[in-house]
Amino acid sequence: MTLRVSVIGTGYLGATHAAGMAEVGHRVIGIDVDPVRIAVLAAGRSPIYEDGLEPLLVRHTRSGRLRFTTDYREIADWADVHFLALGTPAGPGGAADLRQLEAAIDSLAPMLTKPTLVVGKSTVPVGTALQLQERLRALAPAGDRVELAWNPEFLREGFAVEDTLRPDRLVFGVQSTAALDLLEQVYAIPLTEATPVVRCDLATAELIKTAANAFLATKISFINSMAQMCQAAGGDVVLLADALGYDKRIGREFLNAGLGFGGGCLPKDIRALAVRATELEVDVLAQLIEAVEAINEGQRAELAELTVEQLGGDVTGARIAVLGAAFKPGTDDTRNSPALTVANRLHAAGARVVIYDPQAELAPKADFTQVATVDEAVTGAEIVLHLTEWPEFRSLDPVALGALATNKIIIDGRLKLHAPTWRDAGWKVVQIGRATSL
Ligand SMILES: NC(=O)c1ccc[n+]([C@@H]2O[C@H](COP(=O)([O-])OP(=O)(O)OC[C@H]3O[C@@H](n4cnc5c(N)ncnc54)[C@H](O)[C@@H]3O)[C@@H](O)[C@H]2O)c1
Ligand SMILES: O=c1ccn([C@@H]2O[C@H](COP(=O)(O)OP(=O)(O)O[C@H]3O[C@H](CO)[C@@H](O)[C@H](O)[C@H]3O)[C@@H](O)[C@H]2O)c(=O)[nH]1
Repeated sequence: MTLRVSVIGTGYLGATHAAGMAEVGHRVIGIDVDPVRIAVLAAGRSPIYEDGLEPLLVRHTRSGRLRFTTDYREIADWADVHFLALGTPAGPGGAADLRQLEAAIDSLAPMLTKPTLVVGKSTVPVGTALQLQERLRALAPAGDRVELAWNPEFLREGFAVEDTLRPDRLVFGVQSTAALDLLEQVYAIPLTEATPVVRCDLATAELIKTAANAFLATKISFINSMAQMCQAAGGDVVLLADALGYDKRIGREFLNAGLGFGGGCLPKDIRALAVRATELEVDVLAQLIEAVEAINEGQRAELAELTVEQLGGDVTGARIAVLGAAFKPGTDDTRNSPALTVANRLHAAGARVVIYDPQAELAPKADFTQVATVDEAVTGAEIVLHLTEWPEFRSLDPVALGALATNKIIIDGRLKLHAPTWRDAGWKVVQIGRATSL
C-alpha cells in the first residue's frame, strides 16, 4: 500500500531514506532547513558521494513520487508517517546533542491536528524517545493522539542504498499495535520479505542501535590491540584475523587492523553511550568503552609518531604524501577521519602535508595541500602514508612511484598493500602488526 511519508532532515541518512522510501513505492517529501541541500536534492542530484543514490533521486524526483521542501506546512498533516533523520552530534562532554531533533519537533508539532505517527531514525541515548514524545504531545493540537516510535537505522556509508533496500534487520520500537501496524505497512514487501524484524519497546530499540555500534568499535579495537601484540612479540595480525574469522562465531568482518575507526557515527555514538552509562551508573560499560576509545586513539597517535621516527625524529619542512582523506573508502565523508588526524598532527609538527583522495574534497582553508592525482602527491615526498584503503591504491605501480618520491618509504596504515611487490620495487614498507609478514 502506498503511504505518504515525510523524512525530516536530509543528510546522509535522510536523503538515502527518502530515496529508498520512494523506491519501494511510497510518496515521499524530504524536508531540511538547509535550502541549498534541498535545491540540489530537488534537482535530482546527490549532495554526497554515495553509490547508487543519484539514480534513485533522478528517477523519483522526475516521476513526482519524491519531493523536497524547506516548508513544514507541506508535510505536517499531509504525511501518514514522519521520519526523524536529524543529526545527533556530540555535545559538551560527549553527550548526544539533541537540539536538531528538538527543533524539528518544535516546527512540526504545532501543525499536527490529527492522529499521527512520528518515527525516530536518528541514533539517540536511551530515554530520548519518551522525552521527545512528551515535547511533541505538549505542542501538538492533536495532543496524546500523536505517538512516537523508534526505528533505528544501521546503514553504512558507501553502502547506504543497498543497506536501505536490503537491511540485515529492522527494529520497530513501539508503544501500540497501531504504531506497529503502520510501520509494518511502511516496510511491507518487498523490503521485509526476507528481513528479520525485531519488535520491541522504545528503550530496547534505542539501545540496540548504540550496542551495535559499540560492538563494532570493540571488535576493531580488539584486533588493533592484537596488532600491538603481533608487533611486540612477532606475528602477523592479518593472518591472525583470517584465522579468527573462519570461526563462524567470530566472523572476519570488522577485524581489519590499522588506523582504527572514525566517521560521523562510531566515535560519537560510543562516547554518548559511555556518558549515558555513567549517568545510569552502569560504570562497567563506560569503562569498556573508554578502553575501546583509548586503543583507537592510540593507533592514530602511533602512526604519526612512527612517521616522525622514520624521518629521523624531525619532520620540520618535510614533504609527506598522504593517500586518503575520507574516514573510509566509498564515501567523501571526512568527519572524524583517522587520516586527517594523522595529517593534522604532522602538519602541527612542521611537515608539508600533501593529500590525495579520490572523492573527499577538503575545505580550501585546510592546512594541507590537496592534489588531484597520486603522482602529484608522491612527487618529492620524503615518506608516503597509506591511510584510507581506496581500492585504487592497491593497484598503484610502486616502480613508477619510486621514480617520483624522494625517499622510498611507505607506511601502510590500513595493512592493505601487497608489501612484497613494494619491497621488490625498492620500497621500505612499514605495517604495524605485520612484523613477520612474508
Ligand atoms: N550517516 C550515517 O551513515 C548514519 C547511519 C545510521 C544512523 N545515523 C544517525 O542518523 C542521524 C543523522 O545522521 P546524518 O549523518 O544523516 O547527519 P547529517 O548532519 O548529515 O544530517 C542532518 C540533516 O538534518 C538537517 N536539519 C538540522 N536541523 C533541522 C531541522 N530543524 N529541520 C529539518 N532539518 C534539519 C541538517 O541540515 C542536515 O541536512 C544521526 O543521529 C546519526 O547518528 C547516521
Ligand atoms: O575492520 C574494520 C572495519 C572498519 N574500520 C573503520 O571503522 C570505521 C567505521 O566504518 P563503518 O562502520 O563501515 O562506517 P559507517 O558508515 O560509519 O557505519 C557505522 O555507523 C553507522 C552509523 O551509526 C551505522 O549505521 C553502521 O551500521 C556502522 O557500521 C571506518 O573508519 C573504518 O575505516 C576498521 O578500522 N576496521
